Amino acid sequence: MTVEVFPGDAAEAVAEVRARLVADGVPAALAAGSPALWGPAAQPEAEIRLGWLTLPQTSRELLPELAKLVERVRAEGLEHVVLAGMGGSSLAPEVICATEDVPLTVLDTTDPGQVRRALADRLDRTILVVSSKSGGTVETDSHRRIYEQAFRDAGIDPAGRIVVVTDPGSPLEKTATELGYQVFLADPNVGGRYSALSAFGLVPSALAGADVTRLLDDAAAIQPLLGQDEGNPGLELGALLGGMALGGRDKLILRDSLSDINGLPDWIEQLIAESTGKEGKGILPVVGAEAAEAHDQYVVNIGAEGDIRVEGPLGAQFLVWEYATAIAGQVLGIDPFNQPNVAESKENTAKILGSAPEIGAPLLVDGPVEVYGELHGHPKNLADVLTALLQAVPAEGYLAIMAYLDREAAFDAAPLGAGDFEQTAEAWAAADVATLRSLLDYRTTHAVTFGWGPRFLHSTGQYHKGGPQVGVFLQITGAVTDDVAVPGKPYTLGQLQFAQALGDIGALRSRNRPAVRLHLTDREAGVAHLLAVAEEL
Ligand SMILES: O=P(O)(O)OC[C@H]1O[C@H](O)[C@H](O)[C@@H](O)[C@@H]1O
Repeated sequence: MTVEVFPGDAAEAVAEVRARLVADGVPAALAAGSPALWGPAAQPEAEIRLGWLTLPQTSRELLPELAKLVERVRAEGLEHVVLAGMGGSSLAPEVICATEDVPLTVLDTTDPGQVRRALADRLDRTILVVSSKSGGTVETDSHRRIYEQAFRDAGIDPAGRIVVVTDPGSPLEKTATELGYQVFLADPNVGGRYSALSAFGLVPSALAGADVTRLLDDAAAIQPLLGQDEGNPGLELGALLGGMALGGRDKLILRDSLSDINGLPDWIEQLIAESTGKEGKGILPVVGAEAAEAHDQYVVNIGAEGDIRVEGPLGAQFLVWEYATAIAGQVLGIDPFNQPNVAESKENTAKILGSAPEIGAPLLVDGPVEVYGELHGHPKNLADVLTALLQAVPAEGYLAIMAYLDREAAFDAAPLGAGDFEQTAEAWAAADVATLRSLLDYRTTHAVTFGWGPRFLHSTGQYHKGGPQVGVFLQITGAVTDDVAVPGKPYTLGQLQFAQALGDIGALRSRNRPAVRLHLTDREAGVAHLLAVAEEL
């Protein structure tokens, strides 16, 4: 694996950072697992968070049991692998499976429509992996309950269909053992976003058909370089990330369009945003943008194209980005292993679920779109609202779009294989709320990000609340027509999804950042109207 770095006008700053890291012995100390690199306050956490450095060896212990499980699942004809897991418990398997082109259905949503879609797909041949490090994540717990009920309703014993990945001693381990599920225990000394090469990355990927031994081999091959001062791709990349941010270039545009690796930017996004976005500092990853348009942005490419690029196989990429993020944390003076602000939105959500939410009257209604929030300039319609939000972005700021909707709804716009692929893709883009990112990006030089709620809460959500206070937030929610009950809980998925949106916007507003919620009273018409208005701005 090589990492080629052409830092352009930041070369001096990056070289300085690199020289300081080498002089301080940081590369070798990190490779050896020293927990003291991030200061005394971070040391207790670092002492139990550096297990990822040796996963290319320690994870091999899992392989025999995993091979047996794969064999059983194949023999029983369970061909539909569904993974319920949030953030670090699903982002790596998603990239691994997309890169190897093996099918995996990822459930990291509370959208009732998206969950219904998964449930309706080959339930009789489904194996569900429930992955949660803490074992207490509400989305994952809900998915488990919903699938248990669905299996029972279909006369299927859930014990043969549910496999659990969790940390030893978690409440999920206890429940799973009681219910007779097969449990894979992960290394507790590895944080969620550093867990790609642990049981969290490997179990669902192997079930889906990926070659996980090769992943570990590719990571192992790069390991010896990580202790070196020269020819160390993790050091080069870490000095780049840290040096750029210190020099004011803290928006990292991640591109993988010409790469053999499919979707790594989404995984990197969580790793970097959650690891660095705290104490008013941080690096904002931007996925989906074409090019850097302002002095606070730069582009890193995955694969062989581009000025700044990271080349190499996926297993090695995981380890190098983890190492580089830990280095960047040291450079920025933050603890790269905690996520101090993620809990705020979760606590708000729990409060909202326990009482009827107060919504108030909309600021305005424009067709199928209701607008909630406050904005300067007395907006009269949706176009005014979008313009006001773009104008509210301060220097070195960003606009974050967060959509609590069905991520796959746009695929209903045109069936695959009906027309030529270009037409089909155009129909999808025209029905996909994520297209709003590029439409608004086109109208500003500031960074524009897009995240699916609640998925992003476990990723950029930390940066939004803990990073520099320069974000402007556009949240999108939608009416639910066909809700899904969560067995054993007093709420439905739709209620949970809505409470998550309100909980997060409450946390953002408490920081006095501009935050507007658009509510689509008809989802399909609402998305079409929103995109049409954004196109005309
Ligand atoms: O694996 P779990 O314990 O369910 O956690 C899933 C996610 O939850 C939280 O939001 C953390 O901030 C993430 O880092 C983590 O990946």
